[in-house]
Amino acid sequence: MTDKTALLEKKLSQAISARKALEEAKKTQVTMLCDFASKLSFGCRGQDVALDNQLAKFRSALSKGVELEQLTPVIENAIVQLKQQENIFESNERALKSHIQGAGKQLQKLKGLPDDTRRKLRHLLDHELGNIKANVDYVPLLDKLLQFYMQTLQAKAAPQMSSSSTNPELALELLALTNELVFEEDVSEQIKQIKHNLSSDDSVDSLLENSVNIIRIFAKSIARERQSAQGFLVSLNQTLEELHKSIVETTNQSKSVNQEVSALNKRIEEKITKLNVETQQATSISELKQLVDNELKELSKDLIERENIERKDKETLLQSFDKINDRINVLESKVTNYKKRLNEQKFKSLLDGLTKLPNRAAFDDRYNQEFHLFEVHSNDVTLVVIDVDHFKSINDKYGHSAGDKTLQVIARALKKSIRKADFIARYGGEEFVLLMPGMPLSAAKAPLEKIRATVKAIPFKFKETEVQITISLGATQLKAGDTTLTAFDRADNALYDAKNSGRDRLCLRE
Ligand SMILES: Nc1nc2c(ncn2[C@@H]2O[C@H](COP(=O)(O)OP(=O)(O)OP(=O)(O)O)[C@@H](O)[C@H]2O)c(=O)[nH]1
Repeated sequence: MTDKTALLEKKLSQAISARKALEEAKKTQVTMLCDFASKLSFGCRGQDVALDNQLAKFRSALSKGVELEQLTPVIENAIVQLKQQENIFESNERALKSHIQGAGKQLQKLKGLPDDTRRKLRHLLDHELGNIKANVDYVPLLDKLLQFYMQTLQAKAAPQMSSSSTNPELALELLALTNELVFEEDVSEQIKQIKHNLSSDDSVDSLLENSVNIIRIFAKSIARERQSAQGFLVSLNQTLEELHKSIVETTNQSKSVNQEVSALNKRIEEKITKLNVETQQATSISELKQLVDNELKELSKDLIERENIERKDKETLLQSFDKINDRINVLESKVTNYKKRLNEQKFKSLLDGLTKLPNRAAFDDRYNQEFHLFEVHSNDVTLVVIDVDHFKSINDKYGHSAGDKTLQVIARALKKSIRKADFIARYGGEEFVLLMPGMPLSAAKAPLEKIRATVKAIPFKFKETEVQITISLGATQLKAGDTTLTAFDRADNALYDAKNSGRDRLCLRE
């Protein structure tokens, strides 16, 4: 009997440690899943507002340490959201197709177009644009480009036009449109060349040539962008669906195993109670021995069965977690790559990371372009250098992050205060530059004073202290004989005047 009891004890302790190991494995896998899910939801931020909200719920559910079962509805909603995203993509495609068809019909109606031009446009509409699938943001821009092209064609087809006729308004319009577009870095040289052509040659022929080239480059980058965004969403969707399935399977399986185990536990308990009652009633040692022997054999069988059930449960669980693991690894690297690409895109679009204004490189590009236009057309262009006063003391007194926040708020205020035609950039540190095409210096004074007053009126509050922040501005106008450097130096000297005469003011240099 001692041997039997020892065996029983051993089986019991084995069963307990198997259960513990199983629970540990489950816990580790759930933690890993939660960790991945929050990374994933951060990775997808910014794709779409509704999807963002869904994933934020997912993150919050995970951070509260919920059971797998409770995640199911959250994942289901995220899947619905992703499906809607795909539907949006599809409806964008339909919209773009109908715009292209519209342009095709317009082309048929257009009379007096040279054959070669007509062929070129047909090819663009049927082949180059026919195959692209656009993202929602690009449809209006592409549409504008198409309309522009049709407008230029109409101008060309007009009976009084000769091949050397010029149209400066259309050239400026196309240049402004091109400035709105973001291109991949590998085509930046081509785009630079096109912008250069547009600012120096406004013949209708050159306009047609340049607009076709822009549409081609733009169409290619949309196709690339969309392929990668759509691919990412589809694979995210698939993986979420697979995760969902695995979680439901795992949860269902755990439920049925739990039911089996508790039925077995109940049987074991009943047997022990029965054994207890019977041993009380036994009248002889041999009867007692026989009783205990028989019951122990039964109990032992039950325990072995329980151990088997739990071992099988553990194996199945581990297998399904392995499956989830593999999917997670693949997707994690996809999310990382996608984020990297988006960041690169941001870099390529020449935006300043902190203020989201164009950065210095973007300014240089635009400044050169405006300068070139000025040389050709002698139009009025005002150049302004803006600097935050005593900015160092904000960092020193309230910390660097208060300084960062200040720059963001000022950048937003500046952006809101300027005209659509103006161009503002963060030049570096606490310095901004503003280009105002079509604006003589004398007329710029009033709007610049207004900008100064707007920034001064922003109610900054740091560490419970209200702080007034001011800016100094130096402005000049491009003039004949200038180089980009001499004009910039003049604006900088005007800023120096403003700083030296007490700050919080605008100084002009003719
Ligand atoms: N928080 C923060 N500080 C920056 C950033 N870029 C530059 N700065 C700080 O801006 C400060 C500029 O200081 P200064 O050039 O001495 O000029 P100022 O204190 O603004 O004084 P005045 O221009 O003479 O009115 C420096 O302390 C820089 O460290 C940034 O991105 N974030």
